[in-house]
Amino acid sequence: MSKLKQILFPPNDHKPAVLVLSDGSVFQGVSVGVDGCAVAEVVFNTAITGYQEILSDPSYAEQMVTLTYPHIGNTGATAVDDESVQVFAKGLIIRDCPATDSNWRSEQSLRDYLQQHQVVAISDIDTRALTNQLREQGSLSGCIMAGDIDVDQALAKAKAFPGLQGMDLAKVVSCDQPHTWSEGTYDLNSQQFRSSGVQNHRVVSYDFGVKRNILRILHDLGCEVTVVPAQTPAEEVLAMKPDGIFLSNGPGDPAACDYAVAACQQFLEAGIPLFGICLGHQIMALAMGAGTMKMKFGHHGANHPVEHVTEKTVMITSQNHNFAVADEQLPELLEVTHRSLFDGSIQGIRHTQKPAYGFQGHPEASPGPHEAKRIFEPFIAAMQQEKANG
Ligand SMILES: NC(=O)CC[C@H](N)C(=O)O
Repeated sequence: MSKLKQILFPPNDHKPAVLVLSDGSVFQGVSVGVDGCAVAEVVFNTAITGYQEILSDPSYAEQMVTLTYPHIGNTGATAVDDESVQVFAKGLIIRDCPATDSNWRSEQSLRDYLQQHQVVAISDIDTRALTNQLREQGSLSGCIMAGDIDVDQALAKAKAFPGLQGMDLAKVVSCDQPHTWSEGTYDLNSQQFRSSGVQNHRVVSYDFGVKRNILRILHDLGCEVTVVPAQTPAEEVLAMKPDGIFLSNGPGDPAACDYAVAACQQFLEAGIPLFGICLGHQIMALAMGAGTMKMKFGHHGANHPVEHVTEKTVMITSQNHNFAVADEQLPELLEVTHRSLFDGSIQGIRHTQKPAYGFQGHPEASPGPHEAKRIFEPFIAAMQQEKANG
């Protein structure tokens, strides 16, 4: 199709779609993805950029996301920007999908990307009203139907969705086999992934749904990374004699990942340097004896201010979580290092007697903000210290 024709007559532009929420709300719109039906928890994300990274973040399994920024698709899609092997978000809900994209790196349009990854998506709905509703009522289950539409059936499906509480999704999205990771972050100038010459630390990374850019940062920081499946027993990992262990981000309820909590307890006992991001941070808190809870609508965005409690410094962070470490009955040995300046919730922890650190936000945010990258430093320093101690 010529570019002009594409602009005037974008594919699928008039195919109807509907989003039905479990409380009976109906949003009528236009399909911009494949025909079909998607059922999941609906969350809103306030990031202006990064729709492709959001869609391919495994932490969005069993969720569909509405983006508050109104124009989604302007910069197209570029394969190397995917955060994992596939799209994990169940569906996409947007205000407007432009008929054409403009970006020197774009390889395909968002519509084509959604087709390729078989994603059900709806546009032309009032995402501002939807977001207000989710903020007032909290996250709700929903169903997007595109193609053959039956609103009653969509409502029944939305109502039947069991919710994320108690769902263990880490083992579902994890890799099957251990493998090594040896690729650094992307260099825009050379258009290649960096390759770090020196690998000082041997790190085992649990894959609970790990984002590629976290592994890339570990590589940049001089870590030789072995990625292992979510249910790998602690003994197997300890037998690999790593310098440090990383617990990744991932979807679902941390409290349902009992095997990971048990493994983490063994690592804490062994005193091996530990670092957890998002789900990994929550699992570490559970292993220390803290609790976790489901938030009303979670944190999903790219401009969340987080304060370092003692330093009184503030970082702008990227966030994607629905659960959080509970403030009630925190164990003595857990120190809260960071808090959200939006709602005061716990954003960072450390063990007072062991080299173990957790951070709720995403220091690998791509695209940006990158100032939370500092959060890797205590983990790297702990591995260096252990080596120095012999
Ligand atoms: N990005 C993540 O790791 C999310 C962690 C967890 N599934 C939550 O929703 O809170």
